[in-house]
Amino acid sequence: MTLLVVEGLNKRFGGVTAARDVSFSLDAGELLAVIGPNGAGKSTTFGMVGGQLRPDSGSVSLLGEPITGLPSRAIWRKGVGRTFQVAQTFVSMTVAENVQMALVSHHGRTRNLLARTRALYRPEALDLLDRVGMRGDADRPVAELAYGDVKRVELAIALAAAPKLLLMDEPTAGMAPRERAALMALTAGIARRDRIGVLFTEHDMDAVFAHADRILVLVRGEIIARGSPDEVRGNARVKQVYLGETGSRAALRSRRETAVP
Ligand SMILES: Nc1ncnc2c1ncn2[C@@H]1O[C@H](COP(=O)(O)OP(=O)(O)OP(=O)(O)O)[C@@H](O)[C@H]1O
Repeated sequence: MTLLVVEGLNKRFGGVTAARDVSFSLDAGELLAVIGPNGAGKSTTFGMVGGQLRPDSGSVSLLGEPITGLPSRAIWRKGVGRTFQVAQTFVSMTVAENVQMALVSHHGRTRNLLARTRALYRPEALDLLDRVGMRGDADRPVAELAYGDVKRVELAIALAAAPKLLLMDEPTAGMAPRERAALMALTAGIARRDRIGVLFTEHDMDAVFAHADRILVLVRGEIIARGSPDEVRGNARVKQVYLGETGSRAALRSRRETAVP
C-alpha cells in the first residue's frame, strides 16, 4: 500500500534552491533513507512533508489525502510522527510520565495537571516502553538515562500517537556506534511489524545501508539517485559526489588516528 506520495516539491530561500522537483513515494512498513551532503535539502524536504515548511509548489499526500501546506499539528493528527536530531523529552519527568504525556496528547486530552497525567494511560505507556526495551526504567527520571536510552524513550513517545508515517531526522546523531546500530535495528523491527513507513535522514552510512529498503540521494536540492542500497552504493555519480567524498574523509580520519600515539 502506498502511504506517502510526494510530487514535484520545490522550495527556494532567497537565491538558494533548497529543493527542486523532489518526488518520491513510500509504502507502509518501508524504510526510506534520504542522504546527501550538508545543505543538500534533507531537512527542507522533511519540513515540507511534516508541515513545518510550506513548499513553493508541489504536493504531498498521505493515503491518498492531500496534506500539502497543512500546519504540522494537523499533519501529526493525520498520523505523521516525528523524532528530532536532539531528543525531545521532559528530563525532569520519569520515563513513563513522558510516554503518558504523549498518550494524553494523542487522545486529545489537555495536558493540564501533572498529578492527573501520572495516573493516566500508565498500562499503555508500559506496553510502549516494553516495545522499545525500556520498561525496566519506567520510573527513573529521564535526566538519569544514557543518551541512547533517551532516544528509545523518544521513539516510544512517537509511537504513542500510533503513527502511520515516522519522520526521523538523524535518529542516531550523538550516539556511540553500538547504540546506533541497536536503535536502527529496533526502529526497523517495529516499523516492519506495525507497517509504519519511516522516512529518515542519516549521516551514518552504516545505519543507512544496513536498514534502509530504499535510498534517495539529494545534492543541492535535487535527487541525483534513488534505489536499493546496492543500486545506490554502485551508482557512479553518487560515489563521485557523495559516498566517495565520505569515504575519503573516513580514510583521512583513520590516518590521523593512527598517526596519534
Ligand atoms: N530557513 C532558511 N533560510 C534560508 N536558507 C535556508 C533555510 N533553511 C535551509 N536553507 C538553505 O537551504 C539549503 C538546504 O538546507 P537543508 O537544511 O535542507 O539541508 P540538509 O541537507 O538538511 O543539511 P544538513 O545535513 O546540514 O542538515 C542550504 O543551502 C541551506 O542553507
